[in-house]
Amino acid sequence: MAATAPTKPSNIAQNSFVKALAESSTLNSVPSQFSFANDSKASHSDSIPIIDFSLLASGTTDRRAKVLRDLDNACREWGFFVLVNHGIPDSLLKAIIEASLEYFELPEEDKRRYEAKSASDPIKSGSGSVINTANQKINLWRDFVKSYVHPEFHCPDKPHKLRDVLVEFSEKTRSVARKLLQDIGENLGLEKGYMDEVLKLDSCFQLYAANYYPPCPQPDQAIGIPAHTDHGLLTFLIHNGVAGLQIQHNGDWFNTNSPQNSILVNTADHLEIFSNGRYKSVRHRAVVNNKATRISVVMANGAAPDAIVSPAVPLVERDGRAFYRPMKFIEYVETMLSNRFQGKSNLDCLKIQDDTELKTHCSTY
Ligand SMILES: O=C(O)CCC(=O)C(=O)O
Ligand SMILES: [Fe+2]
Repeated sequence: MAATAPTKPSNIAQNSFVKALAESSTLNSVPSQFSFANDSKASHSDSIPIIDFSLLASGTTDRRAKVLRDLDNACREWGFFVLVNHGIPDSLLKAIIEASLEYFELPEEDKRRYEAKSASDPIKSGSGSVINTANQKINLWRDFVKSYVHPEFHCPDKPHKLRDVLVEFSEKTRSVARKLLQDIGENLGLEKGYMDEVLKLDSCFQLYAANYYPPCPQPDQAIGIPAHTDHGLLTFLIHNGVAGLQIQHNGDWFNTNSPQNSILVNTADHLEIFSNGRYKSVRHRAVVNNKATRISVVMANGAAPDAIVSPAVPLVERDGRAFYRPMKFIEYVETMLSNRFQGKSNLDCLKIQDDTELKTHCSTY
């Protein structure tokens, strides 16, 4: 990750929310503690895959077979696709974006209640920072709230409407994710039910996250979220119509634009591990703009918290070896949320290159 060193020491409180800073009338440049050498250029691609969920669920045999192939290609080549006709009502998508916006508009003291004290806190809120190559902290141009919503449901108390909307959004996205994972299991040549059983998907972990990116006076001097991959199997993302998500494909960056009411889906670290590297976890980032506030709502869909995720045994048999080491799902998530490995991703730590690497690399596991 390319980041410049801040030129002045930080004079912003550790966990200030960026919203308040962005709203201050005197702000016309990015404070140095946000300064991130940002080459956020990206191109447009006409070939970002679109998957019609309704055809997977009830298309004719031929049409379903074609969409299954498209889904396999999307996971293999891009790690990303736009899901249309998913059956989640437009009104619910709108409601979760609105309720998330209301959360960010709460007084600061309501949001500060959820400042994370430990990685295992089920609700967390703040702005976030990353450590650059010069070992300096760079603040991100975004506020967030994250909450574990399955198998145990947690939700901030305010705004009051968030709870009901989030319960429904969690149920509906979970059911779409389960169906997609069944199809992915079929594409991987696994027996029906194999994935559900070993990843214990009845108790699958779901994390709701909402991101608030206020307008930024110098969008090329700051970053919403730098390039990263996600924990979990499949990440779902919707937004308020303001662009900002970029994905990496064959080394180049692409802007994503999505038809209204579609869901952007990306394959995440645990699908890469489980598929023994057939499906790569896609790198993506969120860039900011100087015109409009952007809100994204993310639902990370994973294995059960206590499931030990490793490459699927039938795939390891086919490949002759496992390319990743096993790790308990929730431990992986919480390691990632606490940024224990600054500069090195969790996924890299689980990759097995060869026998020597296995003995010397990331020996803490
Ligand atoms: O807001 C976005 O477009 C990206 C969000 C994201 O990547 C994340 O929350 O992990
Ligand atoms: Fe992400």
